[in-house]
Amino acid sequence: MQFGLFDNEHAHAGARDLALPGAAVSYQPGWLSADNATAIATRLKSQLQWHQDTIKLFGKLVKIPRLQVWYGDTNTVYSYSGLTLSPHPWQHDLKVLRDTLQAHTGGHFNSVLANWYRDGKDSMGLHSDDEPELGPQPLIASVTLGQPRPFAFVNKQTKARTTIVLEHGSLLLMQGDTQRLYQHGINKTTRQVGERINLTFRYVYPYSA
Ligand SMILES: O=C(O)CCC(=O)C(=O)O
Ligand SMILES: [Fe+2]
Repeated sequence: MQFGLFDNEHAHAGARDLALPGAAVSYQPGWLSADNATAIATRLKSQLQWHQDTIKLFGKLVKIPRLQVWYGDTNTVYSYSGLTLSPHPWQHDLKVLRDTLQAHTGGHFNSVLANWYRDGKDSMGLHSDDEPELGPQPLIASVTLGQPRPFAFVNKQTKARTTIVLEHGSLLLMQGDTQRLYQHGINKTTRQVGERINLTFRYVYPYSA
């Protein structure tokens, strides 16, 4: 098993490593029970400080196609696409998930980016989570609630595309050289689809003021 940081084999029953050369990605459907995942999604929708950010894309201001919000320890700051996100203080469910993920993986997470895809028009373009504040080989834990949507990995060198449907209550772990070698994203779809919340727990190296 690639994920040497796991010390409790039973907790990882049902996890499988994706066949992505050079990367380290594992996928575990049903990491949360369906009922628990549904209850958490309902609370997150009403309790998080969701907003739709505007970013500069090729010199134009555009609204990003989803709602998002950043939670974390007070000394974390996250920048991407010209946006600088300061964290909101931990909401209860996010903190419980953070603590559970730390116990589950042996890794550390001091922040989480929450994304709410309201329908098939909401999406996330191909990108790598390779900002310097995440370090060279970040461990990123991605929890999905709600509508299953295809999640694409594209190999930066070969352009080979691998798609995996991230299901309700699933956990995707990315680590090692995954961000260096691959991009990932969520395409728009013209299908009628329900809403989906994704949580990516990360460790951001604290800034020194
Ligand atoms: O919604 C997802 O599954 C992916 C989210 C993502 O890639 C990110 O937040 O960086
Ligand atoms: Fe990402």
